[in-house]
Amino acid sequence: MDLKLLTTLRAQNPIVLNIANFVTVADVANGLNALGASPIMSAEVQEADAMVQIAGTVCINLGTLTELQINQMRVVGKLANQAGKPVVLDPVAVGAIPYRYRVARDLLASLHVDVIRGNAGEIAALAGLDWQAKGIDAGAGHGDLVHIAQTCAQRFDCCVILSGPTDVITDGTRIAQVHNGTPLFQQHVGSGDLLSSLVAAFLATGNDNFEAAQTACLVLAASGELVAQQLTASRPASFAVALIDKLSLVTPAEIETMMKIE
Ligand SMILES: Nc1ncnc2c1ncn2[C@@H]1O[C@H](COP(=O)(O)OP(=O)(O)OP(=O)(O)O)[C@@H](O)[C@H]1O
Ligand SMILES: Cc1ncsc1CCO
Ligand SMILES: [Mg+2]
Repeated sequence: MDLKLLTTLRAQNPIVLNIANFVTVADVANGLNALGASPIMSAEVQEADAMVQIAGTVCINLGTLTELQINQMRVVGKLANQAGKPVVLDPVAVGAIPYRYRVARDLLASLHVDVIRGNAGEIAALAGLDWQAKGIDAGAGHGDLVHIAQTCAQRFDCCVILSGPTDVITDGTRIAQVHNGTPLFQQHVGSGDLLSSLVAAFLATGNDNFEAAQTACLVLAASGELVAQQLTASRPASFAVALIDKLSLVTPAEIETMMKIE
């Protein structure tokens, strides 16, 4: 974890290309912008080449996929691989919907993904391990989250973030856990989508993927925790608004005093 990456990111203002879902697209764009990145969303394969050229990194979110979009994801992912631009995959609901699982496996077979970010239900499915996922949510399962994340990372030769009350980050060998956060994240749909795109923003700093992924998890979880401490009414909508404000204000020094990372 390296909080200097937050300062680097803000100085760099990297363009993050998102194939987003239509539920949370505006939250993701505003969250990226608030943090200090420059979001761009695209749904058209004809512009894939130009988009990848201007982008620093790419985030592919399976949230509301269509056949047309899956083709765009494959083209954008391959172009990003060729150009050496890091790719993040958010495998929304692959633990609950077999079609999505097959799409994710096909994408992972045809392109290299640098970071997969999902909840326990999604990462367990990709790891080939048993879990009871529920729609877009992690659902109910039992298992060693570190083992699940590591199995997934080794299977796809990439970095994995298994998010939840504790975020587990691993490159298959190294392991970090971020204990910061607030249950309010779960009450606002799209917290995970935002995390995936913030990971892409941190990857643009050119740092080691494992370090960048950890730093992204810490910055979001700590920002949410700070907001939760200050809210008079702990409600999901006020949390979401205050979180975007906090992402624009939070400093490395502030996070350093409260980080719970191992
Ligand atoms: N109970 C909790 N306590 C603290 N932090 C949490 C909790 N649940 C989730 N988080 C945080 O919320 C963020 C999103 O993670 P989560 O696992 O909920 O994603 P997700 O299930 O993909 O969400 P969504 O589908 O709504 O986008 C992470 O930063 C994580 O640390
Ligand atoms: C609710 C929902 N449905 C598909 S994507 C999405 C947003 C969370 O990823
Ligand atoms: Mg999600």
